[in-house]
Amino acid sequence: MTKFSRIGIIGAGSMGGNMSLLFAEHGLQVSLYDVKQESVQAVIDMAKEQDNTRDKVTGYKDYETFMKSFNNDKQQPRLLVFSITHGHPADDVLASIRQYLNKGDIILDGGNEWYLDTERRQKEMDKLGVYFIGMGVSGGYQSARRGASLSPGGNKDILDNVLLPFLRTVCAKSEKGGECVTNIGPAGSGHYVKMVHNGIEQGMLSIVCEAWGIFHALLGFSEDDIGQIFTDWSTKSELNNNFLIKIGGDICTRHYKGDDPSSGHVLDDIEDKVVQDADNTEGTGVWSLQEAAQVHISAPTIAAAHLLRIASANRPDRIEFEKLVKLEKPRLADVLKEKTEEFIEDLRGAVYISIMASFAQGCNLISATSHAKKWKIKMSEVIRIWRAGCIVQSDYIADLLQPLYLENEKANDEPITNILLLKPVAADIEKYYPALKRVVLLAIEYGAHVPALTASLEYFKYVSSTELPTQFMEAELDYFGAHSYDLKSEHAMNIKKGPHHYEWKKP
Ligand SMILES: NC(=O)C1=CN([C@@H]2O[C@H](COP(=O)(O)OP(=O)(O)OC[C@H]3O[C@@H](n4cnc5c(N)ncnc54)[C@H](OP(=O)(O)O)[C@@H]3O)[C@@H](O)[C@H]2O)C=CC1
Ligand SMILES: O=C(CO)[C@H](O)[C@H](O)COP(=O)(O)O
Repeated sequence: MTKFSRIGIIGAGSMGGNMSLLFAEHGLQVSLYDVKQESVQAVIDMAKEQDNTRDKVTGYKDYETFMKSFNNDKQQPRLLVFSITHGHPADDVLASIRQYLNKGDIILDGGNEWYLDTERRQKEMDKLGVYFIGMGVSGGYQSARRGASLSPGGNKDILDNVLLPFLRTVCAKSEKGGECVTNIGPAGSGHYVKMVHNGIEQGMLSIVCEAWGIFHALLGFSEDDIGQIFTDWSTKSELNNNFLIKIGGDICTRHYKGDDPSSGHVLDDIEDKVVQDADNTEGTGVWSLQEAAQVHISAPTIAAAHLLRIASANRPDRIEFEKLVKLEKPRLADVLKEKTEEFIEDLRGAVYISIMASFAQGCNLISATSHAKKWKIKMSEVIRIWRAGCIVQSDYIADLLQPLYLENEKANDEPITNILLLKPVAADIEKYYPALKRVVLLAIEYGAHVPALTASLEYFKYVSSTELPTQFMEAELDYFGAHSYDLKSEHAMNIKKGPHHYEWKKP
């Protein structure tokens, strides 16, 4: 078995820097390179602070000395990890290190990358006999330091026999699911799964922030009260150990000076702009949407969340438009005074099934693409590796989905393509749908911003209905475009255009 004693990392930012320290802590020598030399120095300085990382991280200023820092015994593969911005940087780095690569070397791209770019690089590196593995690393910089949830995809032999034994030692570990790493599948499947993880994450982020907005505006709760409720939610039932709810509790109660309330809440000073999607630093949200539309998966929760973020980034236009129109602002809902507890319970249920909507859209997207590309992704494994170290971590949902996927995989049945059709999932949606509806109605009445909650409500409504108004849309399409339709009386069950056309316009 290959045992790595040295690892090369390109990219010393918040993820690469922390992974360097983690690998050093596990006894590896780390060769570190970044175009930004001050980032490399910062990691070396941090490494010096701990006995078990001291002298284990060495920085390099050029690719030649960086690549030669490995023991160049060609019998031993070298392991290089990329943790850089997506897009052209990986191509630039590959062009720079190409001349120093040996047959058998392994490149593990741990950035968030568009999976088709990963597949292109895999083919390019194949020609050199170099293995290029696209790996999702989830959990942010803190998990990068402690151990993240890892979704590698690429060459099966290298993954199973060389990389997984190593990655198992450095990944996050969960009580119920063990090591949060698995061989996702071939080609760009690892980066694909990470992309969808971020799509689900995006939906969840919106749902949680909308709940915060409702507490704030409609109930007039203080940050500390909201923090207490989030913390309480994250310790039990359907939101048990939900990472974003849990950190929501911390965020709401964080004062500038420890627990001193007079020092003010950090949260109160934060502007309402999310710019990742507007400055192109992150692509996973928009890629998820693109993919959902491309493979015909309805993903309105993820879409609504993304579009809110885009609008939030453009604060200048919002300021101008606010001057032009006098629309309502979120305000206190006096009607809630008598039934505050009931409403909080409604909101908890609404948040839970909206998060389930986000999961459904993401999981169904992975299943559809896995089927189309014959990747054979085991969804039970995806849910298992999302049990710790990652942002979508949610114990109840994992407890619900993992055994159902596993049972299906073991029975070798047709893969589950739509988790909404699983009876326990459907039962929860039926149970909490009325709560989601009450929350959305009240939120709209009192001017709160609820795009992802509303989208989730409508999603459940339309995917469970057989009497959609699209009957009329179909007629209009046929009127102007002869797009043709199915007849109710024929009960067509295929996903194909119907054969009928009517000449609607009177002669
Ligand atoms: N932050 C997070 O929570 C997570 C991030 N990721 C992904 O991990 C990757 C790294 O993220 P993060 O650490 O946050 O990003 P950072 O911006 O903190 O670090 C990336 C580093 O890579 C450097 N870099 C860019 N281009 C090159 C290049 N051509 N050669 C060498 N170095 C280069 C950057 O330098 P410069 O600034 O000068 O461009 C920067 O120092 C990204 O793909 C990100 O999407 C994945 C999971 C979580
Ligand atoms: O990858 C991540 C977590 O899993 C990062 O946190 C990422 O910054 C969030 O992505 P985006 O801004 O695209 O939503």
